[in-house]
Amino acid sequence: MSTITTDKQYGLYINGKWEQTADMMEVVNKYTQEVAAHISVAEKEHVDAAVQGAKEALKSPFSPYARYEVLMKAAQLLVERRDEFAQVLAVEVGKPIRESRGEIERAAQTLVISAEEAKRIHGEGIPVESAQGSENRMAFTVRVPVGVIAAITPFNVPVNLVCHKIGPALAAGNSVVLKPAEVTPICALMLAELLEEAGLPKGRLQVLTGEGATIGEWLLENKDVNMFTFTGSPRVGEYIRSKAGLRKVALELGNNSATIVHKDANLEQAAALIAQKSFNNAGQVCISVQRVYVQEEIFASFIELLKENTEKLVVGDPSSEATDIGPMIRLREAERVESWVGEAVEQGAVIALGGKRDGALYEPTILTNVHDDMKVCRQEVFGPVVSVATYQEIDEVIAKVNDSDYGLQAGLFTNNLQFAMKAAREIEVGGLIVNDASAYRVDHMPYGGVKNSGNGKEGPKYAIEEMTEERIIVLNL
Ligand SMILES: NC(=O)c1ccc[n+]([C@@H]2O[C@H](COP(=O)([O-])OP(=O)(O)OC[C@H]3O[C@@H](n4cnc5c(N)ncnc54)[C@H](O)[C@@H]3O)[C@@H](O)[C@H]2O)c1
Ligand SMILES: O=C[C@H](O)CS(=O)(=O)O
Repeated sequence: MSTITTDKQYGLYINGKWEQTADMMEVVNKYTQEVAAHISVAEKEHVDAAVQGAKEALKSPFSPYARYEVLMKAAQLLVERRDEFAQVLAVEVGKPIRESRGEIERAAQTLVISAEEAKRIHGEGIPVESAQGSENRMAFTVRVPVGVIAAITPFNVPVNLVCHKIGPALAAGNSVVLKPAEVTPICALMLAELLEEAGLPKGRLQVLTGEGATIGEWLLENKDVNMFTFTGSPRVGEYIRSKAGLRKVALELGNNSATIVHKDANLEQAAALIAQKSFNNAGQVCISVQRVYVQEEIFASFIELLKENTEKLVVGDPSSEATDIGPMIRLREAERVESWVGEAVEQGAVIALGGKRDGALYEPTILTNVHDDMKVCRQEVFGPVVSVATYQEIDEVIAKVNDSDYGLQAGLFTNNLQFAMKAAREIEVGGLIVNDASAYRVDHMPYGGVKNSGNGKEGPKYAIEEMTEERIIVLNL
């Protein structure tokens, strides 16, 4: 099995073989900035070979029960190797080791849920006989795999989000060509090794590493790819949709998640959960709390509690058990966050806590006196910065939450059932989390956004619907 403690050279995974290229790319340790590994850089011929192999693999039978067995075995192997995978995450993402272990445990669950779903894919009876002239007919639907799925994944959750693509795709009987993020590709390659060991038939999974834009372009040009499933930035997502033509596209994109704290809420609970869920993975989580709206009369007490909870967070080496917040993915991302905070302060924002950068480490930062048109509110920060503003009326705060290009998830702390149900109807998001912050997800729930946050749902059951076609069979009896 792989290890990242030495500078290992990784190949591409094409048709069940590891193929190292002459051109290699560095993967760095995000905390020390030392080179941790080298990955192969795929050329067009590799992309075409991978797609061709994925297409060929569809011709060999892979029954639902066999898919179940492979995915269950892969989940078991992942649990056994949790610590090894977590150490790699701490190196290649800079994710704190405790949080990294949590991601591996969730990823194993995602594989288990996908395995279970492999046995439940079904169509339905359609009462065609109720149409005049069709009295002698019967009909039912079946769900068939879409074929070859290109899965393109982001840097921030590189094991679980890969499992959210390959788990359901394989469970539904497809082949997958995976292109993981170039800055965090190692765990994806380790997952391919693990799936091979679990008995995945040759060709069902191909892994291509290298530059996202070039590999993405070659995948888009290849008409044997039947579907694109993408998680990442709205800019790239929109590009993929514009080039995919009539093929299926599922997009899981960004957000500037809001969480409301109403005056009747449990303030201690709200402050503790918001402190935790604004800064996980240094804020590089798509549902990370970014905008907090607090009802005016409780603002002062809430800010004190939020500061108290946030001050306890330890920033530093992700391999240390004590660390809560590691480095951002790149120095330039930490510099961008620093400049957005600086710009907000020039526009009148106040730094209530944090606001300092040390290399790629950025302190957990709380801003007050913000307005909705500052970059830190309007755009996706994707860093450890939370902005807290006030509101008076329920209609006003719902309008503020909805005044966003995004709509992935939102949080609402209240004990007012009427408010909760009004928010459920009126807040424009894929998911509303009541009495928790926006960043709540378990892996079997439907998950996905509206507006610029994307379309299509993840969660294995829902992803399988996207990754299969419904076919109707009509019997003339
Ligand atoms: N909604 C969700 O479930 C979810 C989950 C995690 C991250 N995200 C979003 O992802 C973003 C951060 O991730 P990122 O920086 O890795 O995103 P990104 O869009 O820069 O990269 C994502 C993937 O796309 C590839 N890519 C880059 N250019 C491409 C192109 N032209 N064609 C095809 N592929 C291309 C990259 O190599 C990478 O594998 C944030 O916006 C975040 O909100 C969303
Ligand atoms: O970054 C966004 C992720 O989808 C959130 S989670 O890791 O799946 O909870």
